[in-house]
Amino acid sequence: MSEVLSSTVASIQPIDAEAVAAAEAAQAGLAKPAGALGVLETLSLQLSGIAGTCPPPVPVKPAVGVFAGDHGVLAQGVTPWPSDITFVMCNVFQAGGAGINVLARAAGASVTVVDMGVAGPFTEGTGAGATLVSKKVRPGTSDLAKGAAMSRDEAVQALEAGIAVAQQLIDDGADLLITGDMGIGNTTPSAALIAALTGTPADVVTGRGTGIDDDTLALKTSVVAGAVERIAPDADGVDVLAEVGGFEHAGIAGFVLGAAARRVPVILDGVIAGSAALVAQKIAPEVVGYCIAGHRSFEPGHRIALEALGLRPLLELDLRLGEGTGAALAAPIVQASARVLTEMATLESVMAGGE
Ligand SMILES: Cc1cc2ncn([C@H]3O[C@H](COP(=O)(O)O)[C@@H](O)[C@H]3O)c2cc1C
Ligand SMILES: O=C(O)c1cccnc1
Repeated sequence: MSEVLSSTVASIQPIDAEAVAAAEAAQAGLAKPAGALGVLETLSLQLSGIAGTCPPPVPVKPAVGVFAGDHGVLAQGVTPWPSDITFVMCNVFQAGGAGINVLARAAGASVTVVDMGVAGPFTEGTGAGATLVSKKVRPGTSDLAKGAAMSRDEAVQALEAGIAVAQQLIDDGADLLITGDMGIGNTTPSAALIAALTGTPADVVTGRGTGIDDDTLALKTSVVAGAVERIAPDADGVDVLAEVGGFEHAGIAGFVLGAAARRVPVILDGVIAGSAALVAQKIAPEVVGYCIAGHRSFEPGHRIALEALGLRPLLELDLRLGEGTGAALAAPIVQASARVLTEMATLESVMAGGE
């Protein structure tokens, strides 16, 4: 493991148990029946533990990182879409017309698109909808049906790029990170990562992605099963990522590790983020304390990933777009949970006729 990755992993601490206990006590004293704000209460405990203080600061500057990459496994016919769409969508993100632009605007979040390995001629710059930055490792992974998707060095480079993006956004004032992805074909490596890291059969975790017929689903499932078979039982997180992952998965895993190292909460999007979070968990188990599952997508592997992470999704709306859309939708819920601890009157003051 190289220096940036190992020092980032070393600085990830468990969330602060004392701050969690203080938030639990504070919640118990608010002007409501115990537990009446449900998951908002548990979220506020988590935010307190992440910040190491109660009440936690209310996140005011959410930032979406959309990690983009292309996939050699398209040669197998696992998706009906051509890889050009990855590049085309990155330009749409920059112009502001994509699903994530709309939902990020609704959440007051900035959008940064990171080229991790897009095949097209990606250029850096800022548009009306997003800032594009290049961390290109290579213009697309190798075909994971035939061998490792990337080398171990490339996987580390991509993880470190994700860490750098998280650090830069936090240095620029972001206090709530949101994961996003763009990469035609990326539900195939996502399924493979989930199968490999949870020990679940390929046919349980492989789904229809952007929408494929039964024959293509059978082919995709066999590609996933074959790739997972190559993974040695003692493989570490970087090995698994290199064998069957994608450059955007690596970027997201690094982004999550980078957020945790700086004690900033990170909202995970759909199945791509779920599979990347499993990689991050394998590398640094405490990282999960900093993760919030924004939603559960329609893709079957996402349920398995969230169960293995022990995360309960905030929303379940049958979304299956990716880009960070479901995570951005959940950002106001995360902000609201911190506001409750900060702004709600106590039962004691209400009973005394105050506030
Ligand atoms: C126009 C378009 C916009 C998208 N935005 C996100 N995805 C999502 O779908 C792709 C994964 O599905 P599969 O593995 O089936 O190819 C990824 O690019 C993901 O980000 C899109 C897909 C399309 C076609
Ligand atoms: O779970 C997701 O976010 C997802 C599902 C299908 C295609 N793209 C993304």
